[in-house]
Amino acid sequence: MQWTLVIPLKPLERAKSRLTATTGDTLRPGLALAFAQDTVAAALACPAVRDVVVVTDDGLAGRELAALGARIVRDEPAGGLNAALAHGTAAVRTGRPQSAVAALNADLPALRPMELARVLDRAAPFPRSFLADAAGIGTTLLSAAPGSELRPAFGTASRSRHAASGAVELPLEGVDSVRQDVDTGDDLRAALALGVGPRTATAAARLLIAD
Ligand SMILES: Nc1nc2c(ncn2[C@@H]2O[C@H](COP(=O)(O)OP(=O)(O)OP(=O)(O)O)[C@@H](O)[C@H]2O)c(=O)[nH]1
Ligand SMILES: C=C(OP(=O)(O)O)C(=O)O
Repeated sequence: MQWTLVIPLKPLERAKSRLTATTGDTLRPGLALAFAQDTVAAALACPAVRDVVVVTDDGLAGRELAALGARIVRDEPAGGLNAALAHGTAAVRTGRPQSAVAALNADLPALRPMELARVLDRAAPFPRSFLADAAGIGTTLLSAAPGSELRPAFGTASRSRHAASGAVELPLEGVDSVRQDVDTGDDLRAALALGVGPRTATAAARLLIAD
């Protein structure tokens, strides 16, 4: 099965606010963009991915991610993360109603294409499924096979909400790079230990210089 990934991204000025203690306000937007670039580049390199749609109103991020090969959809509902995901999914299925879609966070800078392929292949038999984040509280990926609505319930403690909504939880082994979202300084250190993509490596090096 070939998937369309829907990746939501807040305007960079507001993105990754919990990282401010680590980055300060000057470097934070650039780091948020680097995370999104490395996430999108790895997703597009995944053999199970047909295409990538990014839902964002950020002009710079839109241009940079389109240059990597993503399709950009404006965040027309302006109603938060789940509304943006529903809108992106609807935009995909207007063109191809039988698309297999998966929502993926934009803050997975260590993402490895073959680990993402493993997750998506495991997701294929289920109408809806999800992967818990590294902290075990949230969600980094939610899938909807053809014929199923995505019904996203991201936000605080989304792992339990997605389970309660009937989505099947996917196995956690061997897919650390798909689970390692970066919300805090500790998360960033964990992602750097796994090995991040080139844009995040450059942006993180600037943090050390600024220290
Ligand atoms: N398009 C869009 N994406 C969003 C919106 N809210 C959150 N996101 C994205 O959804 C994912 C998870 O969002 P959050 O954890 O709420 O925000 P964050 O920027 O990652 O981090 P914090 O500011 O620290 O909460 C990230 O990829 C965000 O950029 C929204 O209103 N619209
Ligand atoms: C929105 C979520 O992610 P974060 O950990 O970035 O808040 C989530 O896990 O549902």
